[in-house]
Amino acid sequence: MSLAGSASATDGAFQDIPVIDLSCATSPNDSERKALAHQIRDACMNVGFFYVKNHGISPECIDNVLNVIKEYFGLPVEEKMKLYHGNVGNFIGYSPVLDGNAEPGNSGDMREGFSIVWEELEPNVNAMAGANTWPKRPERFREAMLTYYHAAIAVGKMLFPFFALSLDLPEEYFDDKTRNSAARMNAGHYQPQTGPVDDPVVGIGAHTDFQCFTILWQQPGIQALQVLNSEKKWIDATPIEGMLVINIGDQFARWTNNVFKSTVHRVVNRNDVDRYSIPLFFGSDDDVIIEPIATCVSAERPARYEPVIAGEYVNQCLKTLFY
Ligand SMILES: O=C(O)CCC(=O)C(=O)O
Ligand SMILES: [Fe+2]
Repeated sequence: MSLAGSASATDGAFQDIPVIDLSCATSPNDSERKALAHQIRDACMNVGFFYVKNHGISPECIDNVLNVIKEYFGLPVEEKMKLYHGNVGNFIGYSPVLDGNAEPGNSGDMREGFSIVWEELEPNVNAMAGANTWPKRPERFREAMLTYYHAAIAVGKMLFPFFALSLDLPEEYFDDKTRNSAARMNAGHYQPQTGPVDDPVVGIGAHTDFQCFTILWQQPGIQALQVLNSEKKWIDATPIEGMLVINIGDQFARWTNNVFKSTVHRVVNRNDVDRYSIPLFFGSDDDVIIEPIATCVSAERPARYEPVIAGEYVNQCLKTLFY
């Protein structure tokens, strides 16, 4: 069946989130790579979320970033507000609790975050100055954040060829569209929250992500992320030690004419402990025009989206989130 045809046959009534093993992602064996692409296609068409194991990010890298973000978010709010993203610009820097509001009608997200974009770890005199801004403490914040950032970028770069294969496209299809890695990382801290789940203030209200896909590290042992299936049932995306969560975002939904699902999710930290997570939103280069690709369009499944310029689209979405 064509991609467009099989996409129309999916019902999205998933009850759990699949686990995909990336250990053969670097295999030279074509049939192993195709088998992996098939698993990814199924997950993207039916759920829009999957866990990955054997992703290559070391536990040490994760421990280091977790330690610095815990310390950073523990600083007084006045100190953190010195790098408020509204003053820094370009949605980079600190966002306090209730600053963002992902779900229209809610009163704000019970979450604080710190956002960065691409920057080389070793400053290069020839490179353009990074747009990022860094707090004075903790001392190793920049190093640990950027080390994790680049490790997660490597996971994203590893995944793009499999997304292409799973869309019946050549493996290198996305290469010239993702040269500059328009990838934004947002370390987040959620305070413990008690009370009814449908309070107008939750960790992050129901939303979809904007970019192609998100690579999410979430703190083990704390259930808070939930994913909405087509029966309007919230399915827990329980953290699994050693694994990352990958979810499809709106850029990919547009590009694939909804063959890949950008699935609604939310975070509710109804636990008596603080929770930390690190999503990295991986988009295409800013100047890429995103419009439904031919393998995802058919007579029965005409294009559902107008073309958009990737960078402008993401910027518009970020404005809606914060203002
Ligand atoms: O913290 C999480 O688990 C998910 C965060 C999220 O959905 C987002 O930042 O878009
Ligand atoms: Fe999200």
